[in-house]
Amino acid sequence: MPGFGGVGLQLETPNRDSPTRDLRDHLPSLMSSSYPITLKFIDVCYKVKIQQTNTRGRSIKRMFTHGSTPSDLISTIQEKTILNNITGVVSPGEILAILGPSGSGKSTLLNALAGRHQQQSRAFSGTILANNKKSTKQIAKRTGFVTQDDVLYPHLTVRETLVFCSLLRLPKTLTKKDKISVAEMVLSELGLSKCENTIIGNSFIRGISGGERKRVSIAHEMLVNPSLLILDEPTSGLDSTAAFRLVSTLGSLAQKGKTIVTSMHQPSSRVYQMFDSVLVLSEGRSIYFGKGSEAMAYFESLGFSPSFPMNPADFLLDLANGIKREHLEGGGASISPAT
Ligand SMILES: Nc1ncnc2c1ncn2[C@@H]1O[C@H](COP(=O)(O)OP(=O)(O)OP(=O)(O)O)[C@@H](O)[C@H]1O
Repeated sequence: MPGFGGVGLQLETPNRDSPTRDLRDHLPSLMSSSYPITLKFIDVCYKVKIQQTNTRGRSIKRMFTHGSTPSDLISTIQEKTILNNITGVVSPGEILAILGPSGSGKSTLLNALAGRHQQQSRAFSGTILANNKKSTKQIAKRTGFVTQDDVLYPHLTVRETLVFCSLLRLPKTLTKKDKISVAEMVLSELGLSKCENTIIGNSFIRGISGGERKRVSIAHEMLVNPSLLILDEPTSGLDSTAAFRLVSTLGSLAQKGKTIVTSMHQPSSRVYQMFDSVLVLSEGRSIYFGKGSEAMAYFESLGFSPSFPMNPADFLLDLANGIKREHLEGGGASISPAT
């Protein structure tokens, strides 16, 4: 294995009684947020132009067999609205969950919130404010983004991965020893100590589990102590226990003053209960934004309630998918107007 020799790193196995503990005292508190961020997003829209080619009524087969000329094809540009006037707010200490079916716009919204659409400003409109001000470089530096598809080096161990990133990402003002200590603190805060010497691995090389891998991705972002942590589907591929553990970890980060925004496909009911607020997207529109605990009552007031007790997240997803009673007859849950 290549290891770190090439970049001049010495990775000693940590000695529990030595330097790390002392360094904790003089390093800035890593897990607490020194710069709390309240994130507001108002009327966020995202539109893309899609080129559609029309065959002027000729069948594709005929065009292949008889050949086609450019005049047979008409190209039209159509505008597709991916996000339509999405508004919400999330404060330090809170977890905002963005729920919705596949293709409803969750990742697009997260990218917008993380300031990743700013370059293509014609497609994006709306206002995103951090502490009531337009995002600055300072805010961008304080934002961590955990993508759906993490890119980790498969041959490195968990500890090597975090130490390597720590040395690359932390400011020059910290010594090498301090940077290694930061990596070790994150490692233990994210519950990765047990697998610190296991390699990351990939589909060909056996390595850490899916849940541990997600934790490494989060740890990777935690190294720079972000105040705002945005996560795209951090529980995808995890069983419900591992998903619960991971969201519990997010909960404890929120308790330390971080602002957490996460998208989630199918949270279990106990995971759902950990969300402070939820935003439900359906085809790019917001059908609910508010406290997670009040979502069921809100839809009941509109005349929709499940006919038997069910996971609120499943109920909201059914609504976002536009599932009505008639589509569910004969099985599954039925969402019926409340009597
Ligand atoms: N640049 C683009 N051009 C065309 N269509 C796009 C573009 N970006 C996103 N889309 C479409 O917008 C919709 C929303 O995509 P997005 O990835 O945000 O959905 P999602 O809710 O995160 O889905 P999933 O849960 O499957 O990841 C999808 O139908 C996608 O194909």
